[in-house]
Amino acid sequence: MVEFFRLIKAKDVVYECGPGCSCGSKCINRVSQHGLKFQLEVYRTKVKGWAVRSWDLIPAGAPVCEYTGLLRRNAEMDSVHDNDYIFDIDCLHTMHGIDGREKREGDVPVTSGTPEQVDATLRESDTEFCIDAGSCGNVTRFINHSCEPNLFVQCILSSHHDLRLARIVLFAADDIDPMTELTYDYAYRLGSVTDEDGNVKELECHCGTSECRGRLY
Ligand SMILES: C[S@@+](CC[C@H](N)C(=O)[O-])C[C@H]1O[C@@H](n2cnc3c(N)ncnc32)[C@H](O)[C@@H]1O
Repeated sequence: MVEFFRLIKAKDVVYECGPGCSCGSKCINRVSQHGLKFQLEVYRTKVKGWAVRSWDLIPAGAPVCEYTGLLRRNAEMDSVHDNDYIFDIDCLHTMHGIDGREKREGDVPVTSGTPEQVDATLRESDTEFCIDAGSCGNVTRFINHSCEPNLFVQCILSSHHDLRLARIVLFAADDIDPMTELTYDYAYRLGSVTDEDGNVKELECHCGTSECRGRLY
């Protein structure tokens, strides 16, 4: 049986120990730093292209995998329209529960003003950085969206405290039986994806759950 610590609930942001701490690699505050613990398989689906499942049972709260790729500025990506493997590092949006994100528990004061002012400011502000897994990455890039997902996205800071550059780690939201497709909520804001001419793009969702919202974006 694999031993690991679990994250019971999604948080605003998780601060882990890192290279600047005097503790070692066995410190319990390094939950997401132990690499892949489950045997993950990339397989082909009928309508969603590639997908990912686990050969092992994944217990609720377990860290599953980290979204890796090239760190890029979003401004660089404005001219790229056919890359399905970009993850915007949008911790602030997640923390404030805007733009399709579920609001998180937490009391980290990151922006000042009334909740309405903060929401308005963030809604207008684009995320600055993204992780581009188009040309390099790991198995995480093949995990599909679901409107009723079994993984949740957690922003983690370990080697610095810059929220714009947080690590993105996926944790199990429930116990996940072997061979069940792994999914997380991409949380696109409808109308936010456009083509090179600025026309809004739409993509039908095939998650097949009773909670399906119909479109990814
Ligand atoms: C990060 S990739 C996931 C892996 C992808 N299925 C593949 O074959 O490489 C994201 C793309 O997968 C497809 N996809 C993911 N979730 C989907 C869903 N629920 N319904 C339809 N297509 C989905 C869309 O084409 C989306 O742009």
